[in-house]
Amino acid sequence: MSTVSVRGVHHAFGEVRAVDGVDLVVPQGSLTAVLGPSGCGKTTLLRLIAGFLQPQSGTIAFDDRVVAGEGRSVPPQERRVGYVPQEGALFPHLDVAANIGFGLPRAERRSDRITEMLDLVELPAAYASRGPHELSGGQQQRVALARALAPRPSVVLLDEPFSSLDASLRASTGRAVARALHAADATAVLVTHDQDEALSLADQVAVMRSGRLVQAARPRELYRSPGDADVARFVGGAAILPATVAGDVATFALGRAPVHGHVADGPTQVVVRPEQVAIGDGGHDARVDEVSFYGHDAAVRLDLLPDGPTLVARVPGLLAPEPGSEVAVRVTGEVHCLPA
Ligand SMILES: Nc1ncnc2c1ncn2[C@@H]1O[C@H](COP(=O)(O)OP(=O)(O)OP(=O)(O)O)[C@@H](O)[C@H]1O
Repeated sequence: MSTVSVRGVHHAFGEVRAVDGVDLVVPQGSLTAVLGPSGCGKTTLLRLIAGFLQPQSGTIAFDDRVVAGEGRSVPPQERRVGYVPQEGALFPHLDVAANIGFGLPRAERRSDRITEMLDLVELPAAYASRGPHELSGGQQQRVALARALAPRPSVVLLDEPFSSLDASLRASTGRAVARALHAADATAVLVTHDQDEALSLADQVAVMRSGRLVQAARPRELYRSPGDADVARFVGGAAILPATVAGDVATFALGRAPVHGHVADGPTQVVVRPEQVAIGDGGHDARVDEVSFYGHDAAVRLDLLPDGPTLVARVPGLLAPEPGSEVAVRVTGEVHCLPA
């Protein structure tokens, strides 16, 4: 498996700058999720890495081998890339073994490699003779991954591979796929618009917006220290409130809180996560505007009294207050600061 290095890559479709000067390193043996809203350029970036599209400037290298740019364009089949698309990737007329063996040399097609791949994606060896229609959607995606990994590719690219699955199958398939990728020591790029999927599965999350890569970081770092207000709101949700810092303590509409990292004294903005907003036990008065109940927890929309701002608190579901009631709120833990 290879380290993937994307340097200054541009690709426009006419006026649309689908990928606009992207720099990204995916270290060997790790999983990077490319996260962003619809149309931000995720699939275009993946297709550039695969070799289905050519960058108009910039370079893409697998280890120190340039595969695109500097006047070179290595065709997809010579890049040794495994590709897992959204769905429908399996050949319906071939059984599981033949699907997995599809990209292997003839001698290996009925070998232990098939059983090894089934084991890797946590499917029983007996599934080898099943047809794709005899598998659930999640099992089909695992077979698609097994097929992508079987020829020992340099890089595995996954384009929203769980988007056709329902919520619970999506989570369990995602975990199984991430385990299989790690077990194979695969270098992988996963495209998703689902922040939970990106944060829970990836070693690194690269956030894209309008063709640009705005931040790439480990999941905890991205959540704790978003680079700007849009990343903060997009990844995990947040209220961004004006504040003043003095001696590592921020003062803002909800009261005072220690700041994360070193921040110079003066005006700033604080990022307040929903789980940092505590209801009850004194604090600032607020009116409950709306409650979204999810069972294990609830999102409570609050208007600070007398005239805002609006915040969201995430509280245990059964402790959520009623809409229209008045409560006291305060902030817990450290807050992250952004430039004012
Ligand atoms: N073949 C094409 N011809 C013209 N424009 C294209 C083409 N492919 C993509 N685009 C445009 O480039 C931009 C980025 O598209 P892309 O498919 O990379 O986004 P995405 O983030 O993967 O979106 P989604 O999550 O909806 O799949 C969009 O504005 C899209 O309309």
